[in-house]
Amino acid sequence: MIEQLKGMLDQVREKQPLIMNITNQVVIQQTANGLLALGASPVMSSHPEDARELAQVAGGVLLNIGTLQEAQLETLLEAGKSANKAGIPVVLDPVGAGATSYRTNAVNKILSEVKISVLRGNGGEIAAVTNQHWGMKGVDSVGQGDVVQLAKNAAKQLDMIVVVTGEKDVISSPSRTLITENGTEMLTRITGAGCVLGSVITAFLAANRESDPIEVCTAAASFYSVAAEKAMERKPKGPGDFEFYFRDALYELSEAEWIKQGIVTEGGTV
Ligand SMILES: Nc1ncnc2c1ncn2[C@@H]1O[C@H](COP(=O)(O)OP(=O)(O)OP(=O)(O)O)[C@@H](O)[C@H]1O
Ligand SMILES: Cc1ncsc1CCO
Repeated sequence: MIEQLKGMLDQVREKQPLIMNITNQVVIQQTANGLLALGASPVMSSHPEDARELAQVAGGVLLNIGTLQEAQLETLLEAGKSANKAGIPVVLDPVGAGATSYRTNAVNKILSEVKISVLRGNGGEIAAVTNQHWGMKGVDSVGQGDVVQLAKNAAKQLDMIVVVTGEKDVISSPSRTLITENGTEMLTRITGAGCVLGSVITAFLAANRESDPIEVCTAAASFYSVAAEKAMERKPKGPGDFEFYFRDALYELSEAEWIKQGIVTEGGTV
């Protein structure tokens, strides 16, 4: 199946889309560095007027609620609405949804006022947003269960593409599901691996507007997981080395090498 995704990485590197990120304080730098390594162009914003204007010139917008403050919710909403007007993709990362009702309520408000293209979260976060049974410990997912069914239910309920990350990434639309099987447990030992993936998905969407969005999200998740495997091949001593090698891999990994190593399967219809 992965052959169908060929060309999507090169599109990102050719078009170098401008990605506006309203993200959390923990991962701002990792996100900007990850996007630059990939070949996209990052800009961060934290003021409603600034975000509204930037969304008119960006190729895609990433909304992440990881360290939400009251004033930031307005920025997220303004950015999302402005992106909707401009007709560009909006990716929402509901970091820590379910850990507190403050976070869950903020996500629900964004979902009710902004047309979201893709929701990206770990199992616990996606379950919380869609009232399914799972477990959360702070911003980490600790649930165990049928992640494919979780993603399918969420996509159907929200009528959008949902990317549930974890040992496997499950990418589901209301009518189709794809699964990526690559990656490494070491990704859970660095902060923001999921948050940066949200921005990488936004960059792939911005650069591949003519392609099927579920396949574009799958390409982003698959490329990212194979890049992590490439970092492990360099035998990092721990998370510190790994983070550097991973950034190198986002920069170095070619379309051909990614397609050769990537494992993507169909998860059946919903
Ligand atoms: N056990 C695992 N084995 C392989 N890959 C994993 C594993 N757990 C997570 N990943 C990968 O790590 C990346 C981040 O996914 P994860 O579900 O950990 O996000 P997250 O919990 O939202 O992260 P964060 O909140 O730190 O940004 C994804 O690319 C996912 O495929
Ligand atoms: C650790 C942490 N806390 C809030 S956001 C964040 C980054 C990973 O989600």
